Amino acid sequence: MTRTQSLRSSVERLNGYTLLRDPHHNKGLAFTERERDAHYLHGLLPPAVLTQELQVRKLMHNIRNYEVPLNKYVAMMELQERNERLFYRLLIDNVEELLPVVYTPTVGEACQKYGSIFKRPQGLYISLKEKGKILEVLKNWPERNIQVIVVTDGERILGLGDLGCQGMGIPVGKLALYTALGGVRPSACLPITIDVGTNNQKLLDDEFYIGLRQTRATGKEYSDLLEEFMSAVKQNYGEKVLVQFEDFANHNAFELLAKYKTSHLVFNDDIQGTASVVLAGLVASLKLLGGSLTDHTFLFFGAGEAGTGIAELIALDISSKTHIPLEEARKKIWLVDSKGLIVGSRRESLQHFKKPWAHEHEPLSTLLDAVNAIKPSILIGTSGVGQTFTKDVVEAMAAINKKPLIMALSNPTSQAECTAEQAYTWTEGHAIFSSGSPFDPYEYNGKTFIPGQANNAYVFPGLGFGLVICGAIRMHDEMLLAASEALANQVTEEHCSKGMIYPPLTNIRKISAHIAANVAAKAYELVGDAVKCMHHNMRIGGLLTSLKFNAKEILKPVRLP
Ligand SMILES: O=C([O-])CC(=O)C(=O)O
Ligand SMILES: [Mg+2]
Repeated sequence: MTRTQSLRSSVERLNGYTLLRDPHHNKGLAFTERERDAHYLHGLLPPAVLTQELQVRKLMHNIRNYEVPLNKYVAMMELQERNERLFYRLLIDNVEELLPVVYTPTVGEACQKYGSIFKRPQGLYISLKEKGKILEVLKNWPERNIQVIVVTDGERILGLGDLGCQGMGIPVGKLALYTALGGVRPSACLPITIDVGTNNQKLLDDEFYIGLRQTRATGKEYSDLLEEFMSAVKQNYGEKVLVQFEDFANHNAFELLAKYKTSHLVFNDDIQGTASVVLAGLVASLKLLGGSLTDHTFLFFGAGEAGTGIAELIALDISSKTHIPLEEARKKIWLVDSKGLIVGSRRESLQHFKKPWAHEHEPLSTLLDAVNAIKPSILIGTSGVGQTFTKDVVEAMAAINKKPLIMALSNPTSQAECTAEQAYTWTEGHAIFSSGSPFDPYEYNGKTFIPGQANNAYVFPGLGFGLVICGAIRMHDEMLLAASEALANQVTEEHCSKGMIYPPLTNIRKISAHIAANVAAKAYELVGDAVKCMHHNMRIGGLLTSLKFNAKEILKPVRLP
């Protein structure tokens, strides 16, 4: 018997007590009388039969009764481990309320305390101890048909720094959104944490720490382990498995993406997913600000993965729409890092991913000086450091612009560059504000402002789903632009009139379907282009005409022959 057959027959045999303890199939009190007959469940459940709707109401009531967000998180994780379909029903039906529980900001706190709340492993741990055996470790995972892997090495968890092996909360949370927001089957999702040690001394000293008790492996030892991992993934799951890199530290994030983007289907959510979402918000904001992106000047605070990733996608978009060279487009975009404005005189000492942003200007050491000198219309925080958009900085933005666009993207909420309240009050209600972690609507002078959540969660589930259903084997920047365009198209005049530059998250599944459709259509277009070049366009031409996507059709998986 093959492994798949034996797994299938073990599912078929699930009955009685075992069935109730299998989170993928357990329905708890929602098992009907017929199901209770067929699966030997009588007596194992109390007599009442509840509808799933009633179960949702009960669970939401329980969760709302917890005041501490971490308790809500634990309750949700326990539900996921007990009754998966109810967990997703809850999340899908209450996305605005539960996203902050299973995702940022609460997931950040959960990772910080993962050692003490850890009950059952929810993903695969690959540590230096598994060196040479990674393929075998992958085979220990019970599911074979994996479509999406989210992997972290825990070195830069949100804006919270190195959380080592406890970063597992992030891939688990991201993949929950792949299902709830994007529609990927839960069994096709695999969360992975690569443990090469941690430089977080507090964790190393913590008796409950769950990871390797050593400082981080670097250099060849690190890259060899990742190389073994990436080839094992391809060998075990094929070319079409999507690997999403998440919360790696800058140096590794850029290197891994550059190294594997030509041989694997990979994308880095922090560099590329965030960029796609932010670009969508910027394009949508033009409905409020007028003009086109070329008419704006952008200033970033933070020049790491998110900052340089967003900056590059903006430049790419400007360049592709206006046909000005990329180098020219970049000149509208300025970045400030911990040493001040990135300028030509610093070029030699800059890390390679910052070099394209070293424009000619006198050196300036503070963000406030940079705002006053560059006079940006758009200020974007990607520093990972909270409260860095001070009152002076925000007031300077308001003095320069009628409607300053301010994005405080760092996560979780504690690391946001400023709060929604600060942005609105310091600009006397003139700011258009978005943040990475959610803020409640804020009332100022009798008007309610709704802050947007410029978080990559708007894009990665739809982008990933799009890549998976069209059978793509490589990710291209054009697909990021396609995802971004689809998201921006979901922002209506009505949203804009409320100051919103993102559509409400309530409609996220529909939004994801549009994104997936646009990404898949772009993938086919690119394949079409490539094949045309090789004079084989007949077969692909037929495919293209058969793929007049709409949001409903895209939910049915489509396969390239
Ligand atoms: O997880 C989030 O909320 C967004 C993200 O990727 C990060 O901050 O690293
Ligand atoms: Mg991230």
